[in-house]
Amino acid sequence: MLAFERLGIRFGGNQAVQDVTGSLTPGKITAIIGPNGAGKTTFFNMLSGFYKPTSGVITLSGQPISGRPTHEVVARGVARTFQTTTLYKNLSALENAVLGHRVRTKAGLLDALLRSGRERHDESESLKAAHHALERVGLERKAHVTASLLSQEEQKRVSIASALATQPSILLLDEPAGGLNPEETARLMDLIRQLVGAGLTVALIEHKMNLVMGLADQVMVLHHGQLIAQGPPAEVSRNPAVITAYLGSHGGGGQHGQSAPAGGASV
Ligand SMILES: Nc1ncnc2c1ncn2[C@@H]1O[C@H](COP(=O)(O)OP(=O)(O)OP(=O)(O)O)[C@@H](O)[C@H]1O
Repeated sequence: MLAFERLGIRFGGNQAVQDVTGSLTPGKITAIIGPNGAGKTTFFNMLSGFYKPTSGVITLSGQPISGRPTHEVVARGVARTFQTTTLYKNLSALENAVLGHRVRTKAGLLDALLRSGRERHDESESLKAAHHALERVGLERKAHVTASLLSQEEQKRVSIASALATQPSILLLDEPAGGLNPEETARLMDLIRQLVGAGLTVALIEHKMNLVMGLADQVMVLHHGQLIAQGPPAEVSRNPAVITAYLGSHGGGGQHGQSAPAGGASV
């Protein structure tokens, strides 16, 4: 289980995340929501080893991992995707997934591209993991298609495959449905449900509250870097602090034009 206690990070005078305590329930979907600038991506950056927390502790199965380098966090089973799709557009879906495996697990991209002796040795392992990951996201048939020729939804699936190629037990998805239309979003959510059904633990950052309502088992709400609510989606959306945070941030219009869930916050 991935847990965090009083987790925080400060950039100069800006306390971007402060005192966040909680955990990701194994085999469940946790959604992290909050107004723009609330600290969601920064929180993910700490969980995945991209940022070193300035306070608090992160543990994985009871072992502290706070501040460990990304490849070490990945090796322990935590992988992530990014808010903007970070694919190599001229490479195939398969090559992207292979790179996803190598870049996340080894010293870095340069190592992967220079194909050092160790890299060559690991090549077949990476390829196997990449094929399997593409299969899991339903893209095995398009393994050799150049990423730029894939639809937006397929590119999102490749990003997920790149993370899955590292064989994680915990997957962190930063706005997985960003830029997708409702049909594509629904299919991507089905994929996430399938992955969780197969045993994966997922945490995702999402702006579309209606999507979170139908998908997440647990919701964490960040506001000005602090955790102002957590619990089941229906409960969180009725929380007065959550409603106030969103109304204050968006003049009552809702995040990204999303309408309010029945009886709940306009988030
Ligand atoms: N590397 C950094 N250096 C300085 N400040 C940073 C850095 N990374 C994040 N921040 C600050 O942390 C705060 C939270 O930003 P973050 O991107 O995590 O919010 P968010 O909730 O993900 O926002 P959005 O919904 O717009 O993506 C912001 O004030 C941001 O400027």
